[in-house]
Amino acid sequence: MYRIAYFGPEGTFTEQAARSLAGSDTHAELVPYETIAQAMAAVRDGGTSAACVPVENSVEGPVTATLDELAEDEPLVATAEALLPIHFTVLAGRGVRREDIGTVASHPHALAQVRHWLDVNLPSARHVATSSTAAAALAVQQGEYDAAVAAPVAAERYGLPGIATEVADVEDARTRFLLLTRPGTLPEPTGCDRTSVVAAAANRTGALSELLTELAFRGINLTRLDARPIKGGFGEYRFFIDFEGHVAEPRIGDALAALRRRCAVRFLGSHPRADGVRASIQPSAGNEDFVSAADWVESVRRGDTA
Ligand SMILES: O=C(O)C(=O)Cc1ccccc1
Repeated sequence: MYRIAYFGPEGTFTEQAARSLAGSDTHAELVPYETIAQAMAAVRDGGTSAACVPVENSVEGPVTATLDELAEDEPLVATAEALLPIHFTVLAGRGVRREDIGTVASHPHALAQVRHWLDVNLPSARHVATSSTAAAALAVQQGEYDAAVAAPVAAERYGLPGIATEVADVEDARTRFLLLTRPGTLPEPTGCDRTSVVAAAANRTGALSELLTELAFRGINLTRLDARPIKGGFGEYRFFIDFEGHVAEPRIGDALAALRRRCAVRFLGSHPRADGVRASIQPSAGNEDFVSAADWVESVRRGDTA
């Protein structure tokens, strides 16, 4: 049985992402965990084979709990990703009239994505942050809060009436989720891949730009850059860098080696992009260019050519 931990409880968007990533694997068992850290710990301690967690959304940006957990403890790598369109259902407690709603609960990223709707439709309700959208639905079911902003599936899962559906301030909001495993066999390159690293750039002028220049210099397109403070090191940051390409490619391997020469780098995975965007390769920066250039250097070293 292939067990996949996911950021729960049941009824979260992450559960939906885990189901889509598990696909037709009927042997996959999905196991909910209350926090992102617990879901990732389940993989690290061998309780599950993988974990599905949210990593960024198009409105609020990075899910910082995921980034911070990826940088700490035993390494985990992303082997797949899912990209879900996100719209919410506003659930009310049984018997709670709309005009009596005094509290509305949800994950902070959810509250942020419906802030305008809440201001217009539930202007006097107090917003309460919960660990996840489904945790908010559970709390409403238990009578702790009057309403929750949740995933559409939570209405049926928690038996709560929806007072509004298809709620989203930004029409095409999307959230990206990762399937994380312990380091092992990499997915095959597809030409439409993403590689992720976290780098502890030196705390000096130009350190980050030098890392980014190593990528730009090789014609490698960034897809994400986030800075996260290093706990305890005030003013010191880790940089989460995603870019097009797969570590198996000579051009990407060359770039990763260059980053690694400059600072401590943790590889966070190479995997197919859910959006299917093909890597844009600059002239003279293709894999065959790196291979033929390396071949030429070897022939010079053998004295075969100059
Ligand atoms: O809380 C959930 O349902 C999650 O899976 C995290 C989340 C929260 C808000 C938008 C997308 C994902």
